[in-house]
Amino acid sequence: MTHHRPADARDGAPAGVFVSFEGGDGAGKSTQVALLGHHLAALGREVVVTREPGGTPLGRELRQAVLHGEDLDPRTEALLYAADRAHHVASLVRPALARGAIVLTDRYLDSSVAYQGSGRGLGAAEVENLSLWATYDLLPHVTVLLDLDPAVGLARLTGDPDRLESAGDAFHRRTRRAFLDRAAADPGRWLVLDAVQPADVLAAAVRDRLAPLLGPVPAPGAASATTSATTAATTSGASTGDAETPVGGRLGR
Ligand SMILES: Nc1ncnc2c1ncn2[C@@H]1O[C@H](COP(=O)(O)OP(=O)(O)O)[C@@H](O)[C@H]1O
Ligand SMILES: Cc1cn([C@H]2C[C@H](O)[C@@H](COP(=O)(O)OP(=O)(O)O)O2)c(=O)[nH]c1=O
Repeated sequence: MTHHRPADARDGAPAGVFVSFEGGDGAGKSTQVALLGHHLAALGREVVVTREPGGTPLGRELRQAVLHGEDLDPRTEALLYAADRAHHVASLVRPALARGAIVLTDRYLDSSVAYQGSGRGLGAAEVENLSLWATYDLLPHVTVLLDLDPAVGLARLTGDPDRLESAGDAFHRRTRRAFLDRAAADPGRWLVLDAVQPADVLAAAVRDRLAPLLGPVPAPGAASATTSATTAATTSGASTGDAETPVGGRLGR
């Protein structure tokens, strides 16, 4: 793959902003997505908050299968994440970007590269190419890496571990390394934050990084998208439960 089409280069449509959050389990991704979603919605922007796996109705079925279903061999696992991503991008992310929305996703393609490519040992290039094929090369404008010792992240979580959370220390150390290496190779896209910092400090750093991308704030009373069905309805009471089923691609957790 020689070039990656940026998020706003397809169809000549009005360009939104696509932001992904990455990192280990318990690093604080959903907390930061919710904080940023609230901030941007308060500014009058249309914000779509979503996640992988499970940002769509089909995706929620795939999420259940891949995290809580029968044992899967690594290629099956990689293909299920890629199928979730393909449908998520085609049915939710690209239409939102075409409307000019800001799309915040809790995990995206880099999770596959780190978890399946490095953690499962399938190879970063193959797994990246699979996801690029699945999404017609859609990459985020900005990817925030919440970097944390995996033991600290896993200790933050409550509830029964899913298949990936149960994958072992060495697996999680490989995924952390893969995220850091990927970020170092493409500093223009990535913002790497030390996720031991308090949530409000991290949120401020994310806002600072995004500010130049967001353009002017809509005038008061302008037809902003705050009434749209896809406007963020995030809450800061983050939950990692799988039982919640966000509606219409929103993730309110
Ligand atoms: N910066 C932080 N410092 C300490 N605890 C945090 C921080 N951010 C989130 N948490 C807590 O850690 C747990 C996991 O956070 P969450 O945002 O769900 O992580 P993730 O989505 O990466 O799995 C939650 O209980 C959350 O309240
Ligand atoms: C998107 C994605 C997630 N995953 C894994 C990482 C997580 O362990 C699991 C579920 O993601 P997630 O719900 O984000 O878990 P958490 O909130 O605990 O971080 O799926 C992959 O292995 N590959 C992928 O492409």
